[in-house]
Amino acid sequence: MTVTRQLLDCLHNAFLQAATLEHYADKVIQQHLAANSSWTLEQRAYFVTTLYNMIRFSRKLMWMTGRKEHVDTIQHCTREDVWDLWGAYTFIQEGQVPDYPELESLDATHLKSALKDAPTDIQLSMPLWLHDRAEQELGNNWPTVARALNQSAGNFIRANGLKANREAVSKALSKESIATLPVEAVSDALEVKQMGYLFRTDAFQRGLFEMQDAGSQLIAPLLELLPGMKVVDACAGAGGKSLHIAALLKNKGRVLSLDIHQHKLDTLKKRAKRAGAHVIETRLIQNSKTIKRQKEKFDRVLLDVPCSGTGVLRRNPDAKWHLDEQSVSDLITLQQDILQRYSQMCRVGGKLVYATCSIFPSENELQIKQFLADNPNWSLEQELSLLPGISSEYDGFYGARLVKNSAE
Ligand SMILES: C[S@@+](CC[C@H](N)C(=O)[O-])C[C@H]1O[C@@H](n2cnc3c(N)ncnc32)[C@H](O)[C@@H]1O
Repeated sequence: MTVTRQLLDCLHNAFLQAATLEHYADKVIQQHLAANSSWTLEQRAYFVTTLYNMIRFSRKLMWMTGRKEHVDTIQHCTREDVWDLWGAYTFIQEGQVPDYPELESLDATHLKSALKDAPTDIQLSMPLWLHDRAEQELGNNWPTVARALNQSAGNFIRANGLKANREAVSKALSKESIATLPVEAVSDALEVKQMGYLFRTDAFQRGLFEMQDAGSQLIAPLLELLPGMKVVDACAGAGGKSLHIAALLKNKGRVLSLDIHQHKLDTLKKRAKRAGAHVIETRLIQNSKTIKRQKEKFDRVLLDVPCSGTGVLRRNPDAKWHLDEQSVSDLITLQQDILQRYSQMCRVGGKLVYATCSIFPSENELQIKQFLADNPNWSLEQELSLLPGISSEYDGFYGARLVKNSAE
């Protein structure tokens, strides 16, 4: 494949845009791909993979290129810096510095030995605060988890049971030159082996599948759903899990999808229409009354709470540069508040699933422990911990199913 000068310029511009942290990397990628429709599939793949890897490893690449003092100020990168980071990244991939006049000062011998004296947070290319916190919370597991989180994410879809099973989805996609493989441990999941133009396929337009990580597909089944049940998905966002819930209910019953952002619920509505998920109703949370009015109305409550997103760093590698210690503390407070107030929507005898895509016990097991200590009328039925590199080949997720035994 030819890496043209134009492709390189776009890559470097995109890196600079993402490094300022003004834009999320996925938005930057979308814009560049839309503006460069003449790129081949290979060139598109090179652009996306290289940009994500440069972002993922930026702290380590800064160190390797002799910018030890500036490892935490990537947002002030110049174009010259980006050339060097790209050169060092290509050196790691291909074993030699690419032949460009801009890279004349980059020395292969130096690059080879640069990491010898580097501390572990640099080797793992993690922000120091995140490294310290993860080491404290995960102990010896952390380096393995970090290395797993530093890999590129696979692409997974969920066959929409309302329209087709996964064999039918796989067949329909293969007719459109997209190869998939069933994921053994996850009943509706397919891994997309060759992406192509997945979202332009007829199968996608007809709502035969949704893009959803295989680990994420294990959360809705934790609710133990039966057709006819009333379910509230209280942090529904754009509806990944609401759509799955509707499919597991076989479109019988009721799904109330709540969120504090209307634009996310608008996306959810469009997706529900395409998926034929008629049982979903969306509602904006305007104040605490929205929740209070639903007291004890639901058989099942899903709280897929806002979290650090540290379990999905493969998919969103720039998220670690957007986070800080204070934002994780604020999220922990918000999660406990959501758990305490939103659990009121569950009827006696009903069940609640608390879920995050975080690797931190402080956002997961410890939150449940605290909730159970404060609310003896609830008990824990099942816990699922998917820790990348340890207990998950996919993204990192946590889920706990609780049952409400009595009113108080
Ligand atoms: C992890 S995301 C949900 C992802 C979604 N369930 C899915 O599967 O696609 C968490 C969501 O919680 C929403 N949120 C944040 N604060 C909230 C609050 N106080 N009450 C309800 N939702 C909230 C965010 O807007 C975000 O969409």
